[in-house]
Amino acid sequence: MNKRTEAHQNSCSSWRGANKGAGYNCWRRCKWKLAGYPRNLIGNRKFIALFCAIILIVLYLLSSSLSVSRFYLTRILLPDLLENFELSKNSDDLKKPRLVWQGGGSAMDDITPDVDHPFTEAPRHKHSPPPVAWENPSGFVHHGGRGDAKILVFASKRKGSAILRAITELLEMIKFKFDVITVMPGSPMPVLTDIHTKYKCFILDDFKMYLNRSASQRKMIDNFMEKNGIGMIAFIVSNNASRIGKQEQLKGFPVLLHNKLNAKELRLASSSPAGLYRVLREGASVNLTRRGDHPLPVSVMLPQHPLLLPLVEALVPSTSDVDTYLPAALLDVGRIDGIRRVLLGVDLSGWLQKLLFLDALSFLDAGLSLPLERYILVDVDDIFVARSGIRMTDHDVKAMLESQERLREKIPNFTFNLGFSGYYFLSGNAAENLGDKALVGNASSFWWFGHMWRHTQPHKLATVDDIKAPMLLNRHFAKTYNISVDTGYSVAPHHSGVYPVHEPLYDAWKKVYGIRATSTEEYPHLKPDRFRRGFQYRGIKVLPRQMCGLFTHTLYFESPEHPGLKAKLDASIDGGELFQTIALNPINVFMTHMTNYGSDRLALYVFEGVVQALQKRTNFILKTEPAVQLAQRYFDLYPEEEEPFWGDPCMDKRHMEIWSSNKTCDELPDALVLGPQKTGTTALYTFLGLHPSLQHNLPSPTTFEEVQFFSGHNYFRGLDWYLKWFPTREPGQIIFEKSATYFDSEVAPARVKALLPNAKLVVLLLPPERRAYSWYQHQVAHGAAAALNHSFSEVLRADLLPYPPRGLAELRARCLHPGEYAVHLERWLEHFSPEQLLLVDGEQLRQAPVAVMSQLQDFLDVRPVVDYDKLIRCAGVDTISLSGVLEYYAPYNARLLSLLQQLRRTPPSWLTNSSLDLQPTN
Ligand SMILES: Nc1ncnc2c1ncn2[C@@H]1O[C@H](COP(=O)(O)OS(=O)(=O)O)[C@@H](OP(=O)(O)O)[C@H]1O
Repeated sequence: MNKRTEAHQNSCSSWRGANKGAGYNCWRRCKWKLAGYPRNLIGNRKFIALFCAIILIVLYLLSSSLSVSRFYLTRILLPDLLENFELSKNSDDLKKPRLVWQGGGSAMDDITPDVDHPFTEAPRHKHSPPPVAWENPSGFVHHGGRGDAKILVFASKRKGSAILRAITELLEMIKFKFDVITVMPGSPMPVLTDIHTKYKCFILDDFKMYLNRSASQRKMIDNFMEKNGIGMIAFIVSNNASRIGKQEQLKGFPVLLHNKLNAKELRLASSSPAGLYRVLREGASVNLTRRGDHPLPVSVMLPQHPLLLPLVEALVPSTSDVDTYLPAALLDVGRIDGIRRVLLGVDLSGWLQKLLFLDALSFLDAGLSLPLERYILVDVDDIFVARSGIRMTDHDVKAMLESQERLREKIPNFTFNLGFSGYYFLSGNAAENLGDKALVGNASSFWWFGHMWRHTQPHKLATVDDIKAPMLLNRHFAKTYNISVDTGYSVAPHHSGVYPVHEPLYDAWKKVYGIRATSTEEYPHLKPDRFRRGFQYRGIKVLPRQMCGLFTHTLYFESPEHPGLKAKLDASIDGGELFQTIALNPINVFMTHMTNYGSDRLALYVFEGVVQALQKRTNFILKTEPAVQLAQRYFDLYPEEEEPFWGDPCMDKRHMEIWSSNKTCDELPDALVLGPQKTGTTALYTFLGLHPSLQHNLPSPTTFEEVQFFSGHNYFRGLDWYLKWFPTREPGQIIFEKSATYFDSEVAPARVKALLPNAKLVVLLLPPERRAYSWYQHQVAHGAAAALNHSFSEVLRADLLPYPPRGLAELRARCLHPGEYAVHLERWLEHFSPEQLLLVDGEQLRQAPVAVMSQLQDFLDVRPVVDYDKLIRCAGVDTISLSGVLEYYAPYNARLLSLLQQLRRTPPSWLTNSSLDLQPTN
């Protein structure tokens, strides 16, 4: 293909705090209205509700020092009152006529905020780098998640808070895409517009930053949320705890807050209606002092409204020194003021809080729910490999089969997935050899996958044949012992060659075993594990693998090498790391080793234990599947992960070790000329190539001086393919690549960021109408039918045709689209800092190339500095006459000018100079 042709949400926002002295008056002034019901019914309901509310508030106030009364309120009175109201998670139900809570007067009129948290800042500009607190260091996942963001997180501190970090990390873990707005004290609330209607949920890291808004701002937010059906999750969390909590009436919201209390236990509210929780199982609780953990600081929220449902209760000390269960999380189903809210007085540190957060998302919008199914596949690697003394005996095999049967009662068809290296068969002691025989004798009771014959790391073998040979031996072994290895799945020792990709491994796998799925912990990096994901390459689906806390050397519950291992495993199983891994990942592939099934049989203890804990505390439906089906399920769930991202193996020590002994990243380019097409990029490539210290990529027989890796199908040829385009780097040399297709590519910026995060990027900005015409002429010269059959102005007007021919529409798009400079620049700036980007005036390149080359040498910091006056000569400048396209580009150019001003860059002369020679064209 020719290089030039590749395509490229009426709220009661004003209720006054009872504890400020004017509370009773306020309640008298509050009006209740049952929107949409007949008037007489409204009257009765209104009377009952008002009466109940007054009784409630009086009792609450009297009970401020009597925790027992509060207990009765939350545990007995509130639920009884609530029986009058149907509660449903069905979103249609939530739209039914509802109580509208209206306050009299303005909260802001006579109450001074006790905490100064006004909103202030406009939404973060799309291209400004995110605060470090939630920045993804890998560069692979931009704010995680699938599709367009449905969640908007409001951050109350510019640098982020601990709770903000916990929120964003959890969203990243469950792969929900989100945006963040920082809302600082002192400036107005960002204006919510149509673009915010895409959100289903607003998450506030500090509820008070919303409560302390002025009445008008809060009304604006409330109206927007109600109108657009947006729910709210809001945190009121203390950083530290004390025995005596601080009591506070929340401003404009019917909750009496007791802050900073030490909780000894969290449990799901016993008063909650049945079926309220989705993930959490009714009765779930967590004892926070059992293992000597620090007590958890919580905010107790005493609801002063019958329609605020306690979700979670915390066991906290009361003034009378009697520990009491009080609500630390509330659900507002939207029948108070039309806005659905979950208020959390707990952080996100433990399993119960995390799962409550999942349930909160589901309460607010069914589309924000993870599936309830949890798939678990347990690989048992290194079958036969372990040294004598720590292998499985025949008793261990029997125990494994029995454990498998018990697990099957909870996970239908649960089957251990065994990976073997036949070379080591019968290499143990007498009891262990009986174990080997028991394994092959029960082969049909397990799933199997072929490993390397002698557990060799494939990346140490240079060719496909080198890798095939040992694989074939293993396959032959499997045939001899009637082991079915046609499962289409395998793993590589130490993840070798899977990622970064060792091409011969993928070839050999396909040829010997017909591999269609594998798994690794290393993509894109081992840590942080919440960013682990899958990818597909050359027909093989690579699943992310999770960790279970067992390694080849963890053999006993207690040993000098691993003191306290049993306690650690118990913690992990009982709500800790392993429990949470499964709770937050719908599809789990765990790697264990043969040694974990011998000795103290830790693997059996761990998996039976975690399954039991999950069943006790959650409503998850536990399942299993063979790896290939699981891989299909994974990419059905996360289709956006199919395309790989290639990172620089040399930026990760682990990747260096499992990539390839004879490969280097030295040749990866330092700079890229991005385009766009027809702006003089070839001339610039040539000029740069004249410099003794600048080395460009090798030419291509098909795309000439361009590699076109990041923008198109070449990307799927892999990193090795890309590296072949670069000569060996001489000392002091700077290597650059030029592909004019990169600039307007939607995918290129993220891909370049993953592989070349520090690259310097050069963009040529020619008047866009000139670029468009040049592209048209180029297509004429190449005999493109649409260009030959239509004049330039006909091409430009093609959008006016009712049914423009495909070729014509495509030509128009390729003429016009790349010249929408601001759009494309903004995309690059989402991934790269402005300092990495040089914007060259394309007109200046034509008229004063020497000056441009000085600018480039400076930007690239290349030595020696060459006097290009001696190397190139300006051969005269052509002028062309265009105006038909000016109108089209006017808004884009205005956006570009504004962007350049924000970046404090001098705009190209053509952008500010209206005296260009522009005449009407045909
Ligand atoms: N020295 C110098 N400085 C600036 N511009 C120059 C220079 N030399 C050539 N050109 C003009 O660049 C146009 C081709 O641009 P590209 O090389 O980017 O085209 S491509 O995308 O690589 O096909 C092409 O424009 P058109 O003549 O309008 O086609 C070239 O004339």
